[in-house]
Amino acid sequence: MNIGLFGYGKMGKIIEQVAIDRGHYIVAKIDVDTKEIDFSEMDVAIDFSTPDAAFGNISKSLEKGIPVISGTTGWLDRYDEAVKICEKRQGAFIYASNFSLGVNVFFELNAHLAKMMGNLKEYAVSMEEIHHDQKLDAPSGTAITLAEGIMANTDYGKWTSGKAEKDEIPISSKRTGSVPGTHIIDYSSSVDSIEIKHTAHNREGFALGAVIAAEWIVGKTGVFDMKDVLGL
Ligand SMILES: NC(=O)C1=CN([C@@H]2O[C@H](COP(=O)(O)OP(=O)(O)OC[C@H]3O[C@@H](n4cnc5c(N)ncnc54)[C@H](O)[C@@H]3O)[C@@H](O)[C@H]2O)C=CC1
Ligand SMILES: O=C(O)C1=N[C@H](C(=O)O)C[C@H](O)C1
Repeated sequence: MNIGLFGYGKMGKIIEQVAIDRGHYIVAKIDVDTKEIDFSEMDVAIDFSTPDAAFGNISKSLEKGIPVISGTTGWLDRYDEAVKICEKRQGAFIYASNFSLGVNVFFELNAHLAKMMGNLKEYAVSMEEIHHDQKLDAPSGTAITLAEGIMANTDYGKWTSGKAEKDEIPISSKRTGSVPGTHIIDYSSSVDSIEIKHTAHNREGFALGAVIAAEWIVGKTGVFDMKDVLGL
């Protein structure tokens, strides 16, 4: 498979290594200073760029008929537009806030726990996410997906990074050192607490998931997510 990498930073470089190890070819590396993009050899585009750049990379690729995998976070105000372009061009597109197998299992665990905790009004939920100090967006895309999973299964209606009202899920974001990504969900009452936690030890799980998604999407039409890829 011939892959075009959009964003050749921390993730782009690891994805290159994982893709080559799985027998694929990197036919383009597009970064902030790329003047012209050659789509002619690409079977699939993988975008791990920046919140400002992601929509442009995704829409250009879809317009050229190239299936797109995007892991960039912090651009989702334009997600519906990207879906429309994909549908209009009969293309193929996956966005996931987190491509790792472990976090996708954690998403399921989070939804299941929220279903059980939804009626237990003595417990209040809160979330903490910890990442490296170069991260541009907060809260993390993964934290937002986790909050959406809680909202879908409880009476919580919103999440907030500030002081939470009764029906809001407070998310606290910490930026320190080179932490690849840690997410903690806590349900606390006056008598006890229940906590679930996912810790990424490095970025390889994200990269492997993105390459597996790219292998899966080639030849398909539609807008998908990691549940489709992993059959969860
Ligand atoms: N969904 C997931 O599983 C994961 C998502 N991420 C997300 O992926 C994104 C990238 O993360 P990192 O590689 O750690 O960041 P990074 O800062 O190391 O790399 C981003 C790269 O994008 C480049 N870039 C800027 N403008 C561009 C443009 N117009 N076109 C192409 N490239 C451009 C930057 O120059 C930089 O090299 C972030 O949004 C991060 O939150 C990161 C890890 C896992
Ligand atoms: O920027 C990162 O590094 C990460 N970003 C994603 C997010 O915002 O959730 C996924 C992972 O946590 C690493």
